[in-house]
Amino acid sequence: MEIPVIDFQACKLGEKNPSDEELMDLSQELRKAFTEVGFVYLHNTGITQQEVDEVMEVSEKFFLLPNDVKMQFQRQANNNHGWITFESEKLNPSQPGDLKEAFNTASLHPDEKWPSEEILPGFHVAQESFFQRCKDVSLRVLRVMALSLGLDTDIFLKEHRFIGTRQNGSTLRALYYPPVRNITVKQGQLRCGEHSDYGSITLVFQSSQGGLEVKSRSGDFISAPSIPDTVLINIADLMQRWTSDIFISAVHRVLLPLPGDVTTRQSLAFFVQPDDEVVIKCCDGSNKYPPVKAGDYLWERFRYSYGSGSHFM
Ligand SMILES: O=C(O)CCC(=O)C(=O)O
Ligand SMILES: [Fe+2]
Repeated sequence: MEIPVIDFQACKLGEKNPSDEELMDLSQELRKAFTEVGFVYLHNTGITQQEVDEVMEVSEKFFLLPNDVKMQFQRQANNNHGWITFESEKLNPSQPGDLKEAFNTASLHPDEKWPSEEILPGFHVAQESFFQRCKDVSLRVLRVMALSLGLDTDIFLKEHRFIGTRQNGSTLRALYYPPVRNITVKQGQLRCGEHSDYGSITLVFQSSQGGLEVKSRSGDFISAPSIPDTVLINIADLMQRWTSDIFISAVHRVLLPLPGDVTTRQSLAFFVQPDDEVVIKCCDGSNKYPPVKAGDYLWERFRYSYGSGSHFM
C-alpha cells in the first residue's frame, strides 16, 4: 500500500470555478485515499516549496536561539501558543518524551507572545502568513471532503469559522528535531512517538530527509517520504468520529535517524481543529461515538500528551 498523490489543480488557491466534473473526479480520489489510507499527498495546492523552505529557514533560527531567550516564549498550561521544550511532549505517553522542540502559532490574536523583530527578524510575520495560507488550503480541502461524502459542501466549513481566533484550536506548528546522539537515547524513545492527530485534518511539510511513517490497515508501517511541492494531508481523530469511521485517522510516527545520520530534521504541521464550541456527532446519525465538544476534546488530549489527565477517545 502506498500513499496516493493527487493533483489539486482544480481547487488550487486562487482558482475560482472548478468544473463539476473536475470536482467530482477530485472528490472521488480524495475519498479513496482517506477511506483506505487516511493520508494523501496533494500536488498543486498553491503553496510552493519555496514558501515552505523559507518558513523552515526562519524557524530554524528560532530553535538555534539560546534556551533562556526561547524560555520567554514558552507554551503555558492554559494557552497552546509558544515554544515547547525538548523532550517535554509525549505523543505516545507510554514512552519517553519526543526528541524534538516545537513552536506553536495557536492563533493570530494580537495578545499572543512573539519574539520581537530585534530578537528574530521575520519570524512572527512568516509564521502568521503561513498559518493563513494553510488555513486557505484547508478550507478548500474540507469542501471537497464534504462533497466526497455526498454531504452539503459547507457542512465542515460551517464548523471551522473561527480558525485563527481564540475560539478555535487550529495551530501551525514548526517542529525541530536536532541531531540524535544514540548514546543518550532512552529505551523506546523516538523523534515523534506513535500517535494519531486530534482534530479534523493535518497538513504536513517535511524537510528533505523525510522520516515519517504511517500505519496501514494491515498493521505495517509504510514510509511517507518528503515529496517536494506537495502537501501531505491526513485525517485526524475528530474527523474519524464525525464521519463514523468512513475516513481513517491513521497512527503515525517519526523514527530515529539511521546510525551515523547526524542531520537535523524539520517539519511544519498545520493542525486543523473545529471551532471550540462545536459538538462533534457522527454525520450518519449513528451513535457510534458519543457527542463531544471540539475544544474540550482537544484540551483533554493535550493534558494527556503533556503528562496529566486521562485519555478519552
Ligand atoms: O514531524 C512530522 O513529520 C510529523 C509530526 C507529527 O505527526 C505531529 O506533530 O503530529
Ligand atoms: Fe501527527
